[in-house]
Amino acid sequence: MVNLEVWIAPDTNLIEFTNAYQVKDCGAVAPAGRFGWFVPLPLAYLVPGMDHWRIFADESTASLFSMSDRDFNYVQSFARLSATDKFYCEESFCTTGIFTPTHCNTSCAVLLAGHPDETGFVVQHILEMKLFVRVIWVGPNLKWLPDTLTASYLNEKTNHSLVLLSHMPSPITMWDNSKFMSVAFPPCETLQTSQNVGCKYELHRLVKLVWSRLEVGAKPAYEAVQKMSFSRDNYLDLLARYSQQPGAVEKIACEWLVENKVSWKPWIPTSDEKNVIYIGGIFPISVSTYTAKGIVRAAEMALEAVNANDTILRDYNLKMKVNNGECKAEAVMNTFIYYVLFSVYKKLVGILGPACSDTVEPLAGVTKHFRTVVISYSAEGSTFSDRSKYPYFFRTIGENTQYKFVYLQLFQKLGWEQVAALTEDGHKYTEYISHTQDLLQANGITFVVNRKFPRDREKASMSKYLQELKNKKVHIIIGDMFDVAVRDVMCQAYNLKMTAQEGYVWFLPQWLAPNWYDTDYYNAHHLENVMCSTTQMIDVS
Ligand SMILES: NCCCC(=O)O
Repeated sequence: MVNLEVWIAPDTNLIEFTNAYQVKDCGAVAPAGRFGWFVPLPLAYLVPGMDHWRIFADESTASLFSMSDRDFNYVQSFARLSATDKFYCEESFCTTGIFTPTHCNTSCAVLLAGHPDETGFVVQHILEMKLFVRVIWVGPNLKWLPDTLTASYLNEKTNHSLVLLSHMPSPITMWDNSKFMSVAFPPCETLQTSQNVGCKYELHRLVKLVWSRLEVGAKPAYEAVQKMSFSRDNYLDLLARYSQQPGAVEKIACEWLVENKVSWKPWIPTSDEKNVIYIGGIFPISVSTYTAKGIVRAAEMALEAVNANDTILRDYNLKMKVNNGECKAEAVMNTFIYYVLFSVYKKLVGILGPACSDTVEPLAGVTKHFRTVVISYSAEGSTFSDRSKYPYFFRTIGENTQYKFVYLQLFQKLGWEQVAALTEDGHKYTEYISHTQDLLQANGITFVVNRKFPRDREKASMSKYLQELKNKKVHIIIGDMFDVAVRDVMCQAYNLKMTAQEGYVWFLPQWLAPNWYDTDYYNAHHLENVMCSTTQMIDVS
């Protein structure tokens, strides 16, 4: 899924590669590198001009790099992996782990190499350039064999030199030329087989390639990979650590991270580079039976808290779209359609809202076909608790059917035996009153009347409903309705002397606007016509 170091030759068309394998180029991980043939410096004095490939095209000069039978047998003993008894080179061009061109005999140079999957290209190179070179692949032993052989050659004062094939940088060659002399090859554009061989000796980009879907599926990881890069010093440091502790990759990585915070801190994605996901907010902002602008601010604060907390959705940047649902079914549906058509709908994790029970039913019905979660913070109606009917609807507020148990216990505690309800017809919110009536009656409390008044009532008629309650001598009244109706009802209660001062108890919703009784304001600014002043309303409440 992620390869942090792919060597790209200068003649490689990376676009073809990235298209074919659905990967993306995330830039260079380190300064450029290349493959090369290297001669240990202590053995480089033997022949002037040893740093040129032509020395291997001539049988007599190439023989300077041949090995005695003893040395060759010694090297060959490291050409296979003892655990599997297989040669590091099992390719068709190898015999007992060694490639020997047909034009070669024992006086040919011996080129030490690591693994043929990295350096097998050299076979074609040797054949095409008719080099007098045999190759022996010694796997990981390449890290130490050249040093051992160099020491032995120097000790015995043999007239032989040594050559190895490796990439640079590597734990063997590093980037500096303090240990090895590099053999020069012709530039790749002059070689007919440059695609396969020649450009191997040119500078390669060391790039990071990632599966292209990572950008969407794990954007922070993608962004971190994009930013990740090692300076030349960083890289040499890592290689030096590896040379000292071969194979201890995790330990080396961990130690390096602990000691080099300054180098890797900038790789951490900023919140803007995280995956953005959206919540589609539907709020009662204005022109509504129920208005609560503060909910928007509360949701924004929750969002800020989530984004600031690395234990919740660490890799995501949560954003919210804010729209006004007006507590009207058509406005809520309109907003939902907007979200579905929204350009980043695929990143929409769900709907927050709506506020009012009357608008939930059509929305929850439709969203289940879109498999979109709807979470209301305020719709209390009991109808939506059927999980099979509304599998995608959830809420953070309790369903109001629970009120019936509270009413029962309260009335029993206070010894109240008769109660009435006055609610607005057609609201989903007030459906719980019927359940309350059943429970209270089953427990010996008389539900004197469950009166509903029509939404399009004439203003004057409200007194008719209150008069009925008064005539029936009921003093405990559950009045669950929205602000506009409450102002009208409580004004009539003032006129008919049905207030607390006259011994009446009204149960009104706790979510009414803080200034719900301010009739002077609503009459002046909202074209209402409640015939009580604010002062009189304060007396009522
Ligand atoms: N919580 C205020 C809105 C009530 C409702 O419609 O469920």
